[in-house]
Amino acid sequence: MKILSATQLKIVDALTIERQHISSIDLMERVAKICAERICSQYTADLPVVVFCGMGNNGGDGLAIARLLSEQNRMVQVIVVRHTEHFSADAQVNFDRLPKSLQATLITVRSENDAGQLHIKENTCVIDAMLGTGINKPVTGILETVIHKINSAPCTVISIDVPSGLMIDHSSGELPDACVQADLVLSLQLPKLAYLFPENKRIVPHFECVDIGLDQQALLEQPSPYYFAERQDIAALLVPRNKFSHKGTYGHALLLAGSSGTSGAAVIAAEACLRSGAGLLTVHSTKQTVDALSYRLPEAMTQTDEHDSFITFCDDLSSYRAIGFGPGVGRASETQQLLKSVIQRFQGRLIIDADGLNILAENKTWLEFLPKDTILTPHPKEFERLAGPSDTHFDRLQKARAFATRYACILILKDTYTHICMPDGSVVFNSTGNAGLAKGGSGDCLTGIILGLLTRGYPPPQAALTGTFIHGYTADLCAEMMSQESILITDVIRQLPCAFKQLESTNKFFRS
Ligand SMILES: NC(=O)C1=CN([C@@H]2O[C@H](COP(=O)(O)OP(=O)(O)OC[C@H]3O[C@@H](n4cnc5c(N)ncnc54)[C@H](O)[C@@H]3O)[C@@H](O)[C@H]2O)[C@@H](O)CC1
Ligand SMILES: Nc1ncnc2c1ncn2[C@@H]1O[C@H](COP(=O)(O)OP(=O)(O)O)[C@@H](O)[C@H]1O
Ligand SMILES: [K+]
Repeated sequence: MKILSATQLKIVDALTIERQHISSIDLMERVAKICAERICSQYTADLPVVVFCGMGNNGGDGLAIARLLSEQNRMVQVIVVRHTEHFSADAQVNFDRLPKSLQATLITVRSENDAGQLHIKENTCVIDAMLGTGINKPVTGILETVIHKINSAPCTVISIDVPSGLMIDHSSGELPDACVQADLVLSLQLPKLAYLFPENKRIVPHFECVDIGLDQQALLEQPSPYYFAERQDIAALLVPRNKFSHKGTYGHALLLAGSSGTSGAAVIAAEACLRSGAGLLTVHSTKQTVDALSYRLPEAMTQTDEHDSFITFCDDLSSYRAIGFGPGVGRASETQQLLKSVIQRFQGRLIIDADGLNILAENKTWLEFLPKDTILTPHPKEFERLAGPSDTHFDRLQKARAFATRYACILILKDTYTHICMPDGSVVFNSTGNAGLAKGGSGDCLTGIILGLLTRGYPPPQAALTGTFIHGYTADLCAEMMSQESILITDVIRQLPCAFKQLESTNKFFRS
């Protein structure tokens, strides 16, 4: 699904009203109904709800939600924060529609003094509907005071569409002073760019996109470089194995990985590769790694390097469809020369990770010679070594986009919402994965999965998207069965078959 800006969302809103022949007040009612249902499904009826409403359409959503919740016999109180003189037209209609019972208990915050006197009781559910996508400057004044009150109250906070105070199209680099810290954000239709930046994790720890039925064609028409990967998009990329195939059909992978003390990285990447569809895998590594592999993964073929501690040379590359370079290789000068020679000699599909990236960072001129659509998988520190520091995550994202375009490569910038930056400047944010992956070896596993998919025949963009999604999806399957604390990357690899199976089940080509 696309990620659109506040301005674009306004346009889609207007086009939906025009094309669906629906009035804006009825669209607001639709939004409110969906949000009220979601709130009712999350919280039991005995939890009191306090709805903070602003003066714009976000406030209008809040006023309608309050009415609908009270119709469900929920204990509801409405607080209107008068940060402007007049309600928007639709908010005014919903204000007038408030039932008498809600009007009787309504609190209006008109001044700093009113705001200072607010008291939010323990164990309430606060619905934050003060500001949405219409925010046009940092929040000050009575809104700021109310926001501080909400943030310091021991209550649960659900923000409608946007945590009030947050600018959705870019990141500030630091937490905005006045911004609601939500427990859950019900994001209308689409995610917002700002939700995907780590610096906003306290403001948006969780968001859910609620489908409010905006016009699909209008959504398609809005140009955007940003996408959010959804399960059905990725499942549709999967290709079944051919009944009349043989191992040669699915290609031969070469993994250049491991050095003294880091054999595990090679073993992890190798196993993940073979569990992601490659027909054949050869691992070229040190003797110690080769010994470990022969024991752990008899399916892999091996070549032992002349050097005992690191890899230095690999003869013929012509029979490989894809090469993975980097997990645990170290940075010895001979290993650096090996990467140089791979870049010079190999014209197939290439993925470079870990120390491979650090070697590139020390030899930036080699970047110009990467085979087209080479996949690079840096974590933030590795990316900083490659492209320099960034002030904010938004800046880092723009740097990553420019990098992918300049070197015609696919840059997978690993993070909670991993950014997959394509050479054409587009970015897909991955939606899967959890903190159980925040452990050594997770990146090696990702490299192995993508290497397997490249070898299997997926074009690099598809391999990057599918591999990143499945890596996180498999970790999410593990997290359903075990604590994130205890997940080992070998657990993730063992669940890969189930993850593929689940994703295949929603792809029509696997069902026929
Ligand atoms: N996207 C959609 O299709 C839909 C959006 N709706 C709602 O409409 C919202 C957007 O509504 P609006 O455009 O009216 O915008 P908001 O409700 O976010 O607020 C706009 C008002 O706040 C004022 N304002 C902006 N920044 C301020 C600040 N820092 N301090 C004080 N006042 C400030 C503006 O001058 C304006 O009066 C969405 O977030 C969503 O909740 C739904 O009602 C209908 C469908
Ligand atoms: N909190 C998290 N949520 C989702 N994914 C995570 C989280 N922490 C780590 N990951 C994922 O785990 C992987 C870690 O990669 P990396 O740092 O290279 O690990 P290593 O070098 O130890 O193998 C990345 O794919 C990253 O996106
Ligand atoms: K809000």
